[in-house]
Amino acid sequence: MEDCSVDWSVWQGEMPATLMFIVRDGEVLLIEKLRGIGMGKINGPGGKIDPGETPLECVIRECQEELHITPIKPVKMGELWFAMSDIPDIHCHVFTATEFEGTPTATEEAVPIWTKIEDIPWDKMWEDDAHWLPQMLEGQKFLGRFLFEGERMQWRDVQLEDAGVSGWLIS
Ligand SMILES: Nc1ncnc2c1[nH]c(=O)n2[C@H]1C[C@H](O)[C@@H](COP(=O)(O)OP(=O)(O)OP(=O)(O)O)O1
Repeated sequence: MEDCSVDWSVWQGEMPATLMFIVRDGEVLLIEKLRGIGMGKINGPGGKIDPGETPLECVIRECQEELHITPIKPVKMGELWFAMSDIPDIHCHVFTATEFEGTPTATEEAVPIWTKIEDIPWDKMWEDDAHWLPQMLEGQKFLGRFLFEGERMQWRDVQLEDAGVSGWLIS
């Protein structure tokens, strides 16, 4: 992997966003994204944070809009910092939950897919996911930083909180 051209000490993602991974009985609720960034990929529900909205408010709203469900007691597990080449840099807050209200329902934005954790379709997902999602699903909090050229990951660094990194990252 090449050296990183980004100075992360001054980096600020212009586009704040969220992701949610609901886990239940050894399965995780993924979606096929029907529009927006990453259209056609498998991901968790989520999306861009609206002005004035907190990450928690956003991730609940996005689950309601995309799947007609409301996650209960979401827990923030980490952050993803994406330095992008062709769109604004993305600062993504990642949550998990084990309970939710409602029935996951396909919408114009997303198709819900309950997936056994051992069957997560990495080849249909963003390239970075394989470097932090398994650890997060085991309960580890994290900061992942990635450099993308288009949809190809050029550089990555994932730090786990239990490896002694950063109480500051989780809010
Ligand atoms: N590289 C990578 N890995 C994992 N997840 C993501 C990325 N890049 C990303 O953008 N994402 C996630 C972050 C967000 O959850 C979505 C992108 O937001 P988007 O769906 O475009 O936002 P919405 O507000 O729902 O969009 P529209 O309503 O405008 O369609 O992908």
